[in-house]
Amino acid sequence: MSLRTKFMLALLLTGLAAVAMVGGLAYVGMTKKVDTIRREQAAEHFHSVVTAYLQKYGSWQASPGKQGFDEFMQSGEHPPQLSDGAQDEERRPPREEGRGPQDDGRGPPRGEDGHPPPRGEGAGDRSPPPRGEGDGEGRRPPRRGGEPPFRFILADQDFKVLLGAGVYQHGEALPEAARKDARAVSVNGNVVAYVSPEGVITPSKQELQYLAAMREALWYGVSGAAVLALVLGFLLSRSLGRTLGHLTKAVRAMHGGSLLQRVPVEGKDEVAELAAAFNDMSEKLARSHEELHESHQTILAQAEQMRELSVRDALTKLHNRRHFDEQATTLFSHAVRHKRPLAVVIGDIDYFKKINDQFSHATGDAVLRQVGEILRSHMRLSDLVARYGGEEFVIAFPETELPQAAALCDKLRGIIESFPWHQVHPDLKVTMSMGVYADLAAGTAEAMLQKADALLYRAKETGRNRVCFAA
Ligand SMILES: Nc1nc2c(ncn2[C@@H]2O[C@H](COP(=O)(O)OP(=O)(O)OP(=O)(O)O)[C@@H](O)[C@H]2O)c(=O)[nH]1
Repeated sequence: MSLRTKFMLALLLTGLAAVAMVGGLAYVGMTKKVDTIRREQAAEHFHSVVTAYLQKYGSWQASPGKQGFDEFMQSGEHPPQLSDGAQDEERRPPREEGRGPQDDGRGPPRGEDGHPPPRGEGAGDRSPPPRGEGDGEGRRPPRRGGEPPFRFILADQDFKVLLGAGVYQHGEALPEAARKDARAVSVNGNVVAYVSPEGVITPSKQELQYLAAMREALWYGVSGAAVLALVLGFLLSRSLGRTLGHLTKAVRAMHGGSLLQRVPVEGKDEVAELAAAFNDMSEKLARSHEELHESHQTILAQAEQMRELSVRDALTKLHNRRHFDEQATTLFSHAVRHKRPLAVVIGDIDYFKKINDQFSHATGDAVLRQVGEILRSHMRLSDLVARYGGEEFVIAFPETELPQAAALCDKLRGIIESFPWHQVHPDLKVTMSMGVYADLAAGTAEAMLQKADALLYRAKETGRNRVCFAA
């Protein structure tokens, strides 16, 4: 599940839970409150009617009883009611046991449809069916088709039932449970009766309509909250998801090797802070990686330079003896394995000591550099040339038979001899003697070189400035 979906679901559930909790609590609280107010008002009214009635006669026993009470109720002699719907109901005369609900007392008992309802079937009558005399003098006739939601029991000062509200028989003792809620009716300071509510509070039709309207409003609230949560979730998750999407994409790109990434920084919240920090880190990481790479390259270059220096002769820039020995061994192995020709050469500048002595050591160095350059510039890439030490040079010609090697060496000898050395020094003359050997049967590159050295010796012995060779 994507982060966006989770976020929207979380908002949706939170919104629904909040509305359900607040709406539910409000619904239950209001229902209870309405019931309490109705009960209190009805109780207050019934109590005041009973008080007025008993004050008129002094006591129930002295009064005309239920009949008289009903008439008293109808006569309107009792104190005026406060002012609410329940009191309007109370002004209407009570109906007698078994008569069903009545209207305002001027017509016959009617049900909702205007016909007399059957016993115990009054519209909205959810109270227990009447079983004794009197149906509860506090029971109010229905208003617009509703049975009163509760009724009252009237008992004398000894809790003997006078009016049983259809629940208790006349004269029976009021149970302890009912006495608990009983309210005393006093006449001249003496308790002459008790009034006790009876039955479960049953909402009237109008109240049921109120409650239905509340439930409907609650559902509207829940639906509105759901839509709002979805819209908000969509909008918020879009902005949140966009930045996180950029970050995820950037991190993936970094994993792919592109360390320098930038994501848009929108707003000033934590996500924006995260994006800014990411940009900063990415930049630092890329920079340090770049620096690391550069220093790595520098180290590699230096290492290569050092390696190159270690295999090069400082004066002539040709390879040195160590490098030649290593490479010559490799070339020899390759030639043997592939049965390919290989020629090795040793060249030595003639009378070089004299050059040093006669023209200076610096001139000697210049001669060495120039001879090195002549040799290097006439080699193929596959050839190997090196300064072997002092005024000695060595060459390895892979893929070269003795005649070609000897001819090339003689050519080199001629080039050295004919070089305009007078440019270095007017009286300077330079020649080179060479020994060339090209028989792999010598066994090793070193052995071949020794053979070439012997031939060089012969060249020196036989007059110098010449090439001696042998297969
Ligand atoms: N200028 C200079 N001289 C060097 C260098 N290396 C060696 N030499 C000199 O080269 C000279 C070699 O002399 P020898 O070995 O007697 O050989 P040669 O004088 O060439 O005589 P032949 O080889 O018999 O012709 C020595 O005097 C070394 O000091 C160098 O790098 N620079």
